[in-house]
Amino acid sequence: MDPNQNQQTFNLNSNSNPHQYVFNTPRAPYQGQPESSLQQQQPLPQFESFPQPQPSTQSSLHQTLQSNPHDPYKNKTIHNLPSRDHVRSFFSGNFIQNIKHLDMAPTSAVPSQLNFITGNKNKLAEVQAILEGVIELRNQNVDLVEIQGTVEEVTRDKARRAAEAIQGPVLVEDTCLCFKAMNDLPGPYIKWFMLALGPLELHHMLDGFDDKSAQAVCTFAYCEGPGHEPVLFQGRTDGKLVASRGPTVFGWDSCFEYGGTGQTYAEMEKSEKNKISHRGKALDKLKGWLARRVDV
Ligand SMILES: O=c1nc[nH]c2c1ncn2[C@H]1C[C@H](O)[C@@H](COP(=O)(O)OP(=O)(O)OP(=O)(O)O)O1
Ligand SMILES: [Mg+2]
Repeated sequence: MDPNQNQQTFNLNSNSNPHQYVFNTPRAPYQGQPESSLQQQQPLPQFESFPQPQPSTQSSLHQTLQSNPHDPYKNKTIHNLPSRDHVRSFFSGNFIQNIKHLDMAPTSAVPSQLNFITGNKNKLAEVQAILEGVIELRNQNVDLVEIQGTVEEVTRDKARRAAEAIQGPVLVEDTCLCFKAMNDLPGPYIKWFMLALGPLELHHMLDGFDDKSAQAVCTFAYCEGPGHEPVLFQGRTDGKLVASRGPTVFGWDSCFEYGGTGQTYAEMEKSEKNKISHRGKALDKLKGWLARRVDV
């Protein structure tokens, strides 16, 4: 195993504590990164050190992110955003058809232990809680490049890179936040807006728009190994972008008001969020698929 890679094993059949990741709430105005690397075992020092957002061009923001020594994404590349027409075509009906088309059996059974490749400990905790008892999940934090494209393309590419990196079967996930008033942007690029604005300022993105509707989209990809076509599973949850309410522990949870209850994700119990969330819905599909294929 690569000694530079951090590996942690979580036996989901044991009584593992889904609340083992405890974070300090960043001070206002936002001074932290939205997510920290799993390689950090201690409370998050980088919450103190991420530079204040400046009025900046995309390229100077990029430079700021690249030069932050604590930024887990600093080796990744930001490309120019796609055109509006290009974005519309990403989220057209073909998108779902492609996903259905891709949901076909891999050539061999899924192993009973699965490598979930993510650098986001909050994602990991949710996936761990939702898949408990279904499959034993291992986590590796591999610094994967994320390409520009549709969520489908980004997730599929992420899965291929992860399978190459660990030379074996992998599960990856990509999360989007889509604003109707912006024709579904920022979508897969939400991470960069979170880095620039933080949860306390994110809602200003829709200042000047009457329509605050937002959709959270989660896409998992399972890839059997290098050279294999990833299989995708997607969940979507409708809501609204609102001024932050509740703990600012996980990404934009405090800015996303779930349409069903009027609460932000951050105001909901974790177990309640997982029942209705974009991630919960995607994992329901993955669970059904795994149940038929897990190698016992
Ligand atoms: O349920 C969620 N509730 C609130 N915020 C969330 C959620 N899920 C992801 N997020 C944030 C994290 C990141 O700012 C962006 C997705 O970016 P995304 O590339 O998928 O995640 P990431 O880079 O943190 O981890 P990974 O190593 O799995 O790619 O939205
Ligand atoms: Mg990512």
